[in-house]
Parts: sequence; structure tokens; C-alpha cells
Amino acid sequence: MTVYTRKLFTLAFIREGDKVLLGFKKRGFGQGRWNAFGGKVEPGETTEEGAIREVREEAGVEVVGGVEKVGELEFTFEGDTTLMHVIVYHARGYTGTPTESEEMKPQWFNVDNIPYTKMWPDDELWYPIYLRGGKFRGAFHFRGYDQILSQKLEEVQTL
Ligand SMILES: Cc1cc(-c2ccco2)c2oc(N)nc2c1
Repeated sequence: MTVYTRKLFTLAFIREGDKVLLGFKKRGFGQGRWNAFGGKVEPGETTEEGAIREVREEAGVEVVGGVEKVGELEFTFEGDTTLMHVIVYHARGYTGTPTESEEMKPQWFNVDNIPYTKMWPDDELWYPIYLRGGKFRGAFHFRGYDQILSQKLEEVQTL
């Protein structure tokens, strides 16, 4: 039984009707894939504060009305003792215009046209729950960054 080192991350979604804002990761972890906005939670900040900070830094917009938790994900990798614990949020509102940063190039996507082939392979499994307003808990064990060896995913009523 592997003993994992848990590291806390956030992902945050911004929606506008039938469109969702995603960012193309230009460098670093997850480079070359579209994802929601997020990253490591810094010491001294709550996960909600971290999510709001990442939206500001990566998309150049301010969250208005706070964020609500919509999911929890755990990612582990074969041969690695890191467990990424990702808290997934939905922003209640935002102000400003999405702007490209050094990290991310933001773009609106219709919920019927999410670019799953250019995203992390777990996304096509849990996005549908988020997009219809559900809450979820999932765990995905990866071989490398492209192959999911095992997975658990459930829709939940409360997180
Ligand atoms: C392994 C993995 C990591 C992340 C991640 C990095 C930073 C925040 O989340 C993912 O995000 C998504 N959508 N799938 C993901 C898989």
C-alpha cells in the first residue's frame, strides 16, 4: 500500500449561459491542454481564496459573488508518491475581460463543443456532471499523463 503526499490544488470554472471559459496552458504542468483555471493552494490562503487568485492570475478576470464547490478530484501517478487533491469550483460571477497571461490563453467554448481531445483524459468523464449542475467526487490513477489505469467517479448530493 503506497503512502501518498497530498498536495492541494484548485480548478475554477466560469460560465456564461451555454458557454464555459477554458484556458490553454502555455507552459508548465498540463502544458498544451485546455483546462479550467487553477493551481497550487499557497500557504496561508483558503482553497476558495486560492481559486479566486488563480482565476485573476490566469484569466485576468475578477470573481464576483464568490465560488461554490462543485467537486473533489484525486489524481495519482504510477511510480510516484504525490497525490493531487483538486477542489473544483464554479464562480458565481465575474467582471472584466478574459485576457491571455503567460500561463494561459483563455477562450469561450460552447458546452456542446468542449475540446476533450486536447484536455486531460479524465475531463470527458466528469465534465458532463458539472455541466448539468451536478456535484462529483472522483479519483483517477494515471500511467504517465495520458493513460488512466483505474478510476472511481460518483455524482454526490453533498460534498
Ligand atoms: C493529473 C491531473 C491534474 C490536473 C490539474 C492540475 C492542476 C489542477 O488540476 C487536472 O485537471 C484536470 N481537468 N484533469 C487533471 C488531471
